Amino acid sequence: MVRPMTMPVPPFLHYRDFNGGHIPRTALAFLARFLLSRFRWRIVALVLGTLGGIGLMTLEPLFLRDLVEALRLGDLSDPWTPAVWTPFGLVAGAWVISATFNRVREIIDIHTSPQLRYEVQTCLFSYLIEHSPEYFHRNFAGRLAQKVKQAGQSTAALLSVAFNEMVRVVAVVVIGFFVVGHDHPQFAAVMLGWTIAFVAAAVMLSRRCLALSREFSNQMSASTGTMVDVIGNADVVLSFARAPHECLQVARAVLGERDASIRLRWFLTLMWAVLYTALVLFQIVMIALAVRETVLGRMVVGETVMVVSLSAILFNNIWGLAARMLEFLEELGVLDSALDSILSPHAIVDAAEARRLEVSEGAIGFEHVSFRHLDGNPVFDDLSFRVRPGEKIGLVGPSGAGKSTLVRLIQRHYQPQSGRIVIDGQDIAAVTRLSLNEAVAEVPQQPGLFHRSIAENIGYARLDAGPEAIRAASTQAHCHGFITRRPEGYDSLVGEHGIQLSGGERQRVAIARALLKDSRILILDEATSALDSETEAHIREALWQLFEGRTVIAIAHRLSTISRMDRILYLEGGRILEEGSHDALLALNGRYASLWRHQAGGFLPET
Ligand SMILES: Nc1ncnc2c1ncn2[C@@H]1O[C@H](COP(=O)(O)OP(=O)(O)OP(=O)(O)O)[C@@H](O)[C@H]1O
Repeated sequence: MVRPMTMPVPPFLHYRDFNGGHIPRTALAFLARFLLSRFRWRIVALVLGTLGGIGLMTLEPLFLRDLVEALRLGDLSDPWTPAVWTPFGLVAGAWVISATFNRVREIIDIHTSPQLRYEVQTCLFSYLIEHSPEYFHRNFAGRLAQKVKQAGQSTAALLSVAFNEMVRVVAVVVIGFFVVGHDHPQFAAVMLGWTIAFVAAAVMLSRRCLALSREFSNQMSASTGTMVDVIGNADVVLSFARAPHECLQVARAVLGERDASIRLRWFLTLMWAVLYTALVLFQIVMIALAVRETVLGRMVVGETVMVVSLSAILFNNIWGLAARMLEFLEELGVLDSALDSILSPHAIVDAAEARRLEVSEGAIGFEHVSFRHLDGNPVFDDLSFRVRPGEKIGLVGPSGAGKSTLVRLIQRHYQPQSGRIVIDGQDIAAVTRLSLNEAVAEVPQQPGLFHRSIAENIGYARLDAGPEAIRAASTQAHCHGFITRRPEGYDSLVGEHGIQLSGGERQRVAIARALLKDSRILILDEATSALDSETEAHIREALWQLFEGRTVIAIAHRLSTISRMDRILYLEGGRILEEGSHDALLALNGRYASLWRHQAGGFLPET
C-alpha cells in the first residue's frame, strides 16, 4: 500500500522568528537574549520560587534564637505557653513553607527546562539546515547533530545553576548579613569576606579544572571517532582479516581517554578537598567567634545557636554552588563552541530584495563565470555558454573536468566568484533559493535517501502527493516491481542512505522522485550509471518521456546514454573544448570522437 507522507506539525521556534533572525553567537549573550525574549515570566517565577524557599530557610535561625531564649529564660509553668510555642511555630512554619516554595519552583522548572531545550534545538536546527552544501561537506553530520543537542542540554543546565544555586547563595549571604549583622557586625563581615574569597577561589580552580575536563572530552570524541570509523568499515576489516589490528587501534584511543580521566579525577579530588576544608574552617571560625562572644557576655546562647544554624545553611548552599561551578563553566564552553560552529554566517543567502524565479521557458545561460572552491582549487575561468529552452544537453569529459560543479552552480550550491548564471533572463543570485530549487529537479550521482519508507522517499519531491501520484512516478521509473516484491511494499524502510536497496534501485527511486517533482529544468548526474543495460534501456524510454518539454542537462560517462541529446558539451579542465550533436562531434573527429571509439564498456578513461 502506498502511504501518503505524514507531516507532524507542532509549533516550533524557527530562527527567523527569534530576534529578527539575529542569534547571538556567544553563550552568555545567547542565553540572556533567549531567556529575556522567550522565558521572561517563567524566569521571574523561578527566581521568586528560589527566593521564597531560601529566604524563609535563612530566617529560620532567627526564630530558633527566640525559641532557645524562650526555653532558657521564659516562664515554663504553662506547658503550652505562647512564649515558647510561637517561635516554635515560626521555625516549623519556615521549614514547611520553604519546602513548599522549593516544590513549586521544581514544578515551574518542569515546564521551563524541557521547553527551553526544545526551542533551542529547533531554533538552531532551522539555522543549521540553511547552510550551503559546502558547509556540510566540511563538517561531519554526526558532529553537527551532537552540537545542536549539546546546545539544548547546556542552556538548560546553565539556567538551572544561574537561577537556583547562584540565586540561593546570593540570597543567603544578603539575608544572613542583615540577620546577624544588625547586632553583631563582625559576623557579617567574616561571612561576606569569606564568601567572596571562596567563590573567587572556586571559580579559579574550576577554570583550571576545565582544561583537564576538555582534554578528557577530546579524548572521548577521538576514541568514539576511531570506533565509528572502524565500525563503518567493518566489511573492509573483515575482508582484510584486520580485527586484531583494529582492536589495537581502538585500545590505543581508549587508553588516552583513560589517562585523561585519571588526571581529571586527581585534580577534582584535590580541588574538592581544598574547598571542603575551607568550608569547614569557615564554620569552625564562626562557631568559635560565637562561643567567645557568649563567654564574654556579649551574646546570649540563643544567638550562638542562630550563628551555628546560619553558618550551616551557608555551608550547604555554597557547597551546592561549588559542586556545580565546574559544570557551569563546562556547559558555558560547550554552548560557546556549539554556537560558534552552527551560527557561522550562511555562505549563500537570498538577497534582501530577492524575488521568486519565474520559469517560463527554461533557458539557462552562463555569462563569464569564474569559480574556485573554498580551498582555492580553480574549476572555471570565464566560462560562457547558453542552453536554449527545452534543449537536451549531454555533458561529458574526463573525471575532475568540472561537470558536477557546473550543475551544482546552476542549483546555487556554490556561488561563482565572478560572472553570473541566468535562467530565463533572471540572475539566479537575485532570486529566492526556494523558488530556484523548485524550478530545478536533480537525479544526483549518489541518490540521497532517508531512512524512511520508500513511499516517503519518493513523495519527498511533493509533500502533498497522494498514493496514486507516488505509484505512477514509481511505475514510470521502473520501481514498482521491486517495491511490491518486498513484504511491506511501499512502506518498506530503506536503511541509512538507502543501504537496503541495490545501487540500481536507489537510482530508480531517485528518478521517480525527480519525475514527481515535475520541474521545468532537469539535471541528471550519472543518473543511470548503476543500472544494468536492460533496465537502463527501459528507463531511458521513461526518461525521454520525462525530458519532453523540459530543459535537460545530463552528465554521463557512458556516452551511449547521451548520444541522442540535442547537443553535447565536451568539458576538460573547466573549459568547453567541443560542442555539437553526437554526429557532428564524431565528424569533427576530435576528443569526443576519440573517446567514443575507445569506449570499452561505455566509460571514460581517467586522465
Ligand atoms: N568541495 C570541493 N572542494 C574542493 N575541490 C573540489 C570540491 N568538489 C570538487 N572539487 C574539485 O573540483 C574539480 C571538479 O570536480 P567535479 O566533481 O566537478 O568533476 P567531475 O567532472 O564531475 O568529475 P567526475 O566525473 O569524476 O564526477 C576537481 O578537481 C575536484 O577535485
